[in-house]
Amino acid sequence: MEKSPFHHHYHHHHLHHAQRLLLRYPLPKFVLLSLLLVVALFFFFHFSPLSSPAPSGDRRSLRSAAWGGSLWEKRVRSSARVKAGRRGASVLVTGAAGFVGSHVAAALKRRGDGVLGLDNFNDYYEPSLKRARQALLERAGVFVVEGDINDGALLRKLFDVVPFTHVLHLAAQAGVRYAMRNPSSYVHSNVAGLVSVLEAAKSASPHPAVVWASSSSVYGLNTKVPFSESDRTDRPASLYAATKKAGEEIAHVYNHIYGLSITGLRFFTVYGPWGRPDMAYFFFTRDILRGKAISIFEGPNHATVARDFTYIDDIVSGCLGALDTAEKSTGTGGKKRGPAQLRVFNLGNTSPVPVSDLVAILEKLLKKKADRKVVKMPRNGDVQFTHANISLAQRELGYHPTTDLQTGLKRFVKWYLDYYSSGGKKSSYSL
Ligand SMILES: O=C(O)[C@H]1O[C@H](OP(=O)(O)OP(=O)(O)OC[C@H]2O[C@@H](n3ccc(=O)[nH]c3=O)[C@H](O)[C@@H]2O)[C@H](O)[C@@H](O)[C@@H]1O
Repeated sequence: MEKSPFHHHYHHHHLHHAQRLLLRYPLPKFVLLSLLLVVALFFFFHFSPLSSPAPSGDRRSLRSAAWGGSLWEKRVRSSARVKAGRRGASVLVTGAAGFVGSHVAAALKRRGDGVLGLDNFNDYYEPSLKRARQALLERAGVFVVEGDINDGALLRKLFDVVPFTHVLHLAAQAGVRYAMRNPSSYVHSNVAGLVSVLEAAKSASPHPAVVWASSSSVYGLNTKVPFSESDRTDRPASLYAATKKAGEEIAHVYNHIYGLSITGLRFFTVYGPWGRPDMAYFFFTRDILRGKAISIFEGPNHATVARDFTYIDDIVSGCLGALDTAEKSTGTGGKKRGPAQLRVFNLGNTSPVPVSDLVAILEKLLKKKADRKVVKMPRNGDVQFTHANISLAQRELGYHPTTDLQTGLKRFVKWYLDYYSSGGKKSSYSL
């Protein structure tokens, strides 16, 4: 609606009237003072680290945690300290209470590196499992700070307290099919969160080298197998895959502008003890034991759906290889000093297994028949098969996966029975 000249005039007139009133009757002193107090209180609560800002759009991350203080800083420092007499790395591991994060954090600590964990403990899957992993890490001397990667103030603080040599960025919204139900959580964690981590890394002095988790899903609808790093990745089949692909482009930008050394790892369906309950091998196990039907997807014309399942210990060795071969970032404090390393690697197993074979192995290990329902693969993000060419990682990272699905699932089932027989609280299995 257009404003009439009359309308404008009316407003103008009122403003003058108010100003005149204010001049004639100044506000009493106590009103002014209480106004000031309200403003001061607002600023205090809004910007105080005690109420870390709620990240937008994701209700699951709204819980805030207190951080800061000299005791807290002491814990951070001591967790990130390299073992005496060793020339190791000091690594910030995001997603440290997650499946891959907890395993790599434990492995780094075992060999004497300094490790600090960060995790927001969201409830995408049972937080008690994340707490159990955290408890194991704490026992091993790894402090996991509770906070969100989108909390820039927290990240700045961590880099202020510790001059991390590396960031292993594994915090993400995982899962291919869930992206249709909660799309914004993928943008929040995998795009905004990644940018937040890279911003913190490029503002730190010196810049750390960054290794982060991309995904086999970036190969999308490709049909040429095995998948090589040089293959096209512009046909994602899920929003999850699209956010991981976006991450790879974002990595290019930060490498180009700031000289950050960045390595992306395309994980292929990682499984094993302490795994993720949202993944098929995990909930198939649960459902078989409970006598609940499981859906086994098949492609058009009854084509098999297969995955290049990769065992967690092999992935851990790939992550360590990536960290150990990562060159230093060239810049410092946001300034580039020269070109820096930018890499991407497949971390797979190179032997795809049909989902129906996965179920057969589980049936044998659990000594129980599954109630199988074969269903057409819904068009909700899944691709028909994955198969990694790992020659690049073999050559550059010394990556040699050694665990076949049978062996890996045996260890998973052992852990599963042990963990859930204790009511899902503890397990004699270490990370
Ligand atoms: O490789 C990766 O990068 C991705 O691997 C997995 O994704 P996905 O391979 O789909 O793993 P699952 O969800 O465990 O599915 C495994 C297989 O079981 C099939 N499936 C899944 C669910 C189901 O009910 N029935 C079924 O047959 C899927 O189609 C798939 O072939 C992870 O969940 C992703 O987070 C990860 O990024």
